[in-house]
Amino acid sequence: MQKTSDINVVETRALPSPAALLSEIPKTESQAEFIAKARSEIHRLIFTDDKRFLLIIGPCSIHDPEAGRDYARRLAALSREVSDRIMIVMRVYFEKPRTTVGWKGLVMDPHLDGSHDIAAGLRLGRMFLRDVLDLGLPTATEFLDPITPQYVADLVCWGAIGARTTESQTHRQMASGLSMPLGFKNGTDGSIQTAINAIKAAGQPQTFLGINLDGASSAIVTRGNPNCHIVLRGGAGGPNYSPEHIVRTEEILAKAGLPKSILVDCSHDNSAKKPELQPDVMRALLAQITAGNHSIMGAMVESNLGAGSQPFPQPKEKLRYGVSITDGCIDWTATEVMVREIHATLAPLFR
Ligand SMILES: O=C[C@H](O)[C@H](O)COP(=O)(O)O
Ligand SMILES: C=C(OP(=O)(O)O)C(=O)O
Repeated sequence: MQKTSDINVVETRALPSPAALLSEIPKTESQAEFIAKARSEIHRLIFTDDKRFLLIIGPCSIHDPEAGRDYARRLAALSREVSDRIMIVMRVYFEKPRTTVGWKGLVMDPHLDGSHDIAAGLRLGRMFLRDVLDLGLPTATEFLDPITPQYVADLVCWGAIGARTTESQTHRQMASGLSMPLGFKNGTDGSIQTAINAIKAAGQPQTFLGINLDGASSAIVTRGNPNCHIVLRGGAGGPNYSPEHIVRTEEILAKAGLPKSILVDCSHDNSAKKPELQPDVMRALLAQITAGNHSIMGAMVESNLGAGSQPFPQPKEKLRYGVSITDGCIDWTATEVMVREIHATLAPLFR
């Protein structure tokens, strides 16, 4: 018979079921309690008058788990120092959406060599998330592939849907079933409405195709996730964190009947993809907050051990330790300075 399917498929590799991976790399009772507590604390910071600042910070992507652990240990110590005014959540990003093509993250290509050993990537991802939680740091990640959450979402405290997928029905449906607070980025074109529509869709019950814990194709029926909010990340027209942009976003949220809760991504188009500008963006946000703004409840920053980024692909042995292979980041020294500055600047609000 004439072949009519799989004409462009080279190979189909079976993966362990989510249940198998969860039992191979289980979470402990204390991790489960920590995750539940962190999620409800994040919820409080986003949706109530809690004055503490939510800071989602860490590498653009984790490509070297050892350097990632080194970063997490330093962040955990810094987090303890400032926890009275700042809740620090570590960016643990394993799935990278690409504008065209490129390395798609540790889950998709953990050996950094194009072998795409997804089973190893999922294992490494789960182990890394557990290590971060054990340091007392809540975890944040972007959910990109709609199958991945079954393998890792139980270890994630805050989730993001990225600018490239906020408009996608698949991602809005997936978000409607996720258990943690979740931020939708504005579109890459700068559209706020795309994120508003996403928050509304994800808040509703949905039924969609997915896999169950045994890996069987299933209709997933959700309740809707009421804990979704907007993340402003700038867009094709430039940054969108100025007081005028914030007021405009507050108006759009109010018109849509949504809480005025805004998280600002200091990176991406808010810093013209120049990582060293992120502290300036942060200062501009702090100025708005100390002047009385109540809608900006937190920020996101891309930070790593070393500054900037390095070209990839290149031989693994030649990679510089602790330097991003995706978007550029601020280095550890700049990170410490910035976090202490946030802490000091917010002091008057806590008197
Ligand atoms: O944050 C990450 C990047 O901005 C995003 O994955 C797109 O990257 P790319 O434009 O280099 O593909
Ligand atoms: C990909 C990211 O951001 P955005 O979706 O805003 O481009 C990110 O935060 O890693």
